[in-house]
Amino acid sequence: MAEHHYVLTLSCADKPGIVAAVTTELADFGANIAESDQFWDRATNQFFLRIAMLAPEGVTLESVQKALDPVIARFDMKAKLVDTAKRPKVIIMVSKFDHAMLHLLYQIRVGWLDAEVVAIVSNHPDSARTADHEGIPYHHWPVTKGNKAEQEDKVLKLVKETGADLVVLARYMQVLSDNLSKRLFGKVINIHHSFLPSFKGAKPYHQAHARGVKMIGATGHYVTPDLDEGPIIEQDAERVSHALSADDFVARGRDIESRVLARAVKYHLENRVMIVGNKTIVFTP
Ligand SMILES: Nc1nc2c(c(=O)[nH]1)N[C@@H](CN(C=O)c1ccc(C(=O)N[C@@H](CCC(=O)O)C(=O)O)cc1)CN2
Repeated sequence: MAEHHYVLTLSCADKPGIVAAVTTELADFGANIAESDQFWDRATNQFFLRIAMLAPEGVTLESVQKALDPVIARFDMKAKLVDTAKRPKVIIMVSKFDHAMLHLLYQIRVGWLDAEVVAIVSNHPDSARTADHEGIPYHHWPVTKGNKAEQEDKVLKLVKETGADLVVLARYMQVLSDNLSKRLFGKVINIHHSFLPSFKGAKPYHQAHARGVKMIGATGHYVTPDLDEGPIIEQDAERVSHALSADDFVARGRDIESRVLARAVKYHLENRVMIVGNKTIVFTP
């Protein structure tokens, strides 16, 4: 029997009975809870819940939504219910360095990341061959001060036309305008090649090397108008020593960036991330 895999995420003011009310409705459908994670933010008295469920054949997403609506109204919840059978669509944006993009494509090929890349956009021609090899439409849109708005309109149009759920900046080295980053807030994830908040900007490894750090890292975050300031989803770091050059940092950083971005994208696409102000709650597996 073909079960349905649905994921419910919700938040509301905390009070007794929230979980009981939700799970009672799910039990009435014979839905089996595969994963359940919750967080009570005592400082704000906000409650956050993620439930991944298996619903019997014939139990539609709409019927579960309809059954939950009274509970959502009773507790004044912000809630989202998704069917994981609907494969998310992703646009990858890249400049010259393609390591993080290639790792994403590999993780999709081996099934670790469930997504469909509907387009690759770049301000350089360098990744055209990769796109051709993968059978993915490639858009070479160079960006200058004079044509930035025009090129960004093309990105918005592409998101609309492809129905993309997510835009991934896989070392895309152009600052998105306030307009674009606001319009797509929560739908654009960037990999920054430092352990934020340290070393923001275009050349973080050289900044880190000049500072004499003993750890380097990478940060996956949602994009906001403020450069490298968006809500952080995932980070990782590795030890380095005085014996390494800035170029060694760049080389060591490629692996860190690639795994951090892939994890950040996976958590987002599996509805494990909830944005709260300028921070996130991430219900990792
Ligand atoms: N609105 C935002 N746009 C982008 C963000 C972001 O956080 N908010 N992150 C960047 C990625 N990035 C660091 O992770 C980054 C990219 C580019 C630059 C930069 O100074 N670029 C120069 C041009 C550089 C070039 O042409 O090679 C510039 O745009 O003037 C800094 C940080 C992606 N976009």
